[in-house]
Amino acid sequence: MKKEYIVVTGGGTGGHLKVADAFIEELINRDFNVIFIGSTKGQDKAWFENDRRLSEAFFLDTSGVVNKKGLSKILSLTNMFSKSLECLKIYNKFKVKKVISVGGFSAAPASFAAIFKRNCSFFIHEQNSKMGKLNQITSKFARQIYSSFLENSKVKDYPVDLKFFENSRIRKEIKTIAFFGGSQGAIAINNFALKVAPKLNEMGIKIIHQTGKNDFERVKDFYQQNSINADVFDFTKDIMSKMNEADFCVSRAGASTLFELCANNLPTFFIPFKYAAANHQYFNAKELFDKKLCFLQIEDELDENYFFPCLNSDIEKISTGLKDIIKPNAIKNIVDDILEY
Ligand SMILES: CC(=O)N[C@H]1[C@@H](OP(=O)(O)OP(=O)(O)OC[C@H]2O[C@@H](n3ccc(=O)[nH]c3=O)[C@H](O)[C@@H]2O)O[C@H](CO)[C@@H](O)[C@@H]1O
Repeated sequence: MKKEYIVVTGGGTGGHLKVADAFIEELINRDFNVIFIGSTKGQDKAWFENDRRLSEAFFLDTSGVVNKKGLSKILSLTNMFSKSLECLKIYNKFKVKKVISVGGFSAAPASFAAIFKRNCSFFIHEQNSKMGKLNQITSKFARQIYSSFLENSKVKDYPVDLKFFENSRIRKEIKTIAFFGGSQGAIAINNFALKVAPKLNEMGIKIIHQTGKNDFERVKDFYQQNSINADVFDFTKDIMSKMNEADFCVSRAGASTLFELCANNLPTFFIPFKYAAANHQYFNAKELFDKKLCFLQIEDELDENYFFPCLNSDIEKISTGLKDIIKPNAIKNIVDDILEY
């Protein structure tokens, strides 16, 4: 007989959805029925619409409330309320007693419904160094909040796929550099890559470059026109192989990417997305930077004269130091803890 139904909610970007995916996989492996509740906006449907592991997937027509004003804020709030009622119906139908949120506006209706419902335990995984707006409101009602950045979190390790650990290696010299823009790509990183690429090419360093969909053609054309041999792609399902091939990385500091890089022991030069809420990407990387385990430069101050000397630093020491930042099995430990309630 199948076990109870557990709801996983949240999404919007790849960073949130990757953690949702880790929860889904772990719960399915333990023979639970899993229901995903996300939004019609963002990337939720692309990740989970046809996911056969799920017992049910609901995509509600919701949008962010935080940045809205006046009438449009009232309309969004009213919509949120009615979608929360929809979630309550789902909980009652499937006798849901546990709801896990990974944050993002997609998580709002299902989180509020979990708080309203009696005999329902609500859990949060916060990925970032600064708590998102929704989590700030709902965390007061959560049974537990798990976060790699919270001192009192019961599990401090980040849910990273085991394959990043299994394929980790200590880097000693730089033969290949990867540029990663996060799940949507980053024009600032693309521009920086194109600026430093000719010199990297001269130095005999191979380039791997994830561009994001919108900027793919421009970046690919540049490499072609300048006869630079680079592995250019907009998005890949197998980022691990690309990471593993690289000896150094230039990346946004989204939480999932950051901890995957740590798990893989890949020394990284972080360029945080400056518009991330409360500048959380900068603070995600800052902890590593303070431990001298990464390089960090803000987008507006990007400077090749700072970047190139970084390539001559003690890569092996950084790569080895990253081993202590994250241990495997975070998702197992979090789910073990959740199931105790
Ligand atoms: C612009 C923005 O607000 N970004 C947020 C978003 O980032 P974003 O969605 O970019 O999130 P992350 O960097 O955390 O994760 C991206 C995920 O996509 C994967 N990937 C990426 C490229 C690719 O080609 N293939 C692939 O599989 C990465 O391996 C990673 O697992 O969520 C993160 C987690 O809450 C936040 O820290 C970020 O600040």
